[in-house]
Amino acid sequence: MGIPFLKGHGTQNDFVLLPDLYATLDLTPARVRVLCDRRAGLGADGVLRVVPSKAVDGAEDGLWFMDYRNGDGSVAEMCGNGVRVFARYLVDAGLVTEPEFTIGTRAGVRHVTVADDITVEMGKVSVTGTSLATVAGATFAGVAVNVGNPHLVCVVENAHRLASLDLSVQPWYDPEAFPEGVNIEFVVIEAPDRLRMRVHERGVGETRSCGTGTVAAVTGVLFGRGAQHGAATVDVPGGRVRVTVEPGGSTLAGPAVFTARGELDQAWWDRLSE
Ligand SMILES: N[C@@H](CCC[C@H](N)C(=O)O)C(=O)O
Repeated sequence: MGIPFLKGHGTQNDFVLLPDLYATLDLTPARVRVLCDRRAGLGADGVLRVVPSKAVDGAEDGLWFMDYRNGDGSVAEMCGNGVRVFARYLVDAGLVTEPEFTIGTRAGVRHVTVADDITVEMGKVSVTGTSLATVAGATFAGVAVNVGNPHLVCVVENAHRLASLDLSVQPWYDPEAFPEGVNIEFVVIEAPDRLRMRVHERGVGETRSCGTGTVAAVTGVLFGRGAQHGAATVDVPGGRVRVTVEPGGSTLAGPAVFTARGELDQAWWDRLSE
């Protein structure tokens, strides 16, 4: 008997989900890196471990906790696309029985509503300053936004310029402004309520979507207009999500899809700890 897994995505930000209902898995950074490797493992942007919150220091008791890891093995506070996939799993597996419930994350408890799409209350989002990012010698001014995890939102002049950015290498950012690293969003304002975005994620590289990044993008664009509340759709390479931002909180709505389920080979998994 191997280790059960599911593979899923939210707007093509893809994850290996590991149901670890008794908190017995030893999920080391090395195992995460190989699992996420698209040749040596299953391939994904990150891993979602489903674990009871009582197994996690400091987490509110009585919840299912999303233990999220980036593909490079690092831990992150929050994942907006991942939490939708996580919520879909809890419903499909019968681990929750109502369509509305809460999930523990390192950024705090998140309330979700599961229907065809899944809506997540993403908590309070704050603008923390301004900074710069550089891509292939071109420097962009950005707004720093905290969505539980750190983001830098840079507005780009048009869709052609956005498409031309080489995000295959880490954009430069100021390490003094972001000592823990940063997710960097490049955004085109296509209409007052419609953005287009690409992202370079901390701990992963360019991904086809970043849920917390879309919330940061809408917040950063509103900040540029002197506004604190608003709503927008955000088109990413992997699809479309909807974001609302209010001074007291924000929401993210979008799809969550499973593509496969099976078992990891136990002998392969055991060897990864060597
Ligand atoms: N893809 C995620 C964000 C995952 C964490 C991020 N890479 C970080 O290190 O903060 C999302 O959908 O929000």
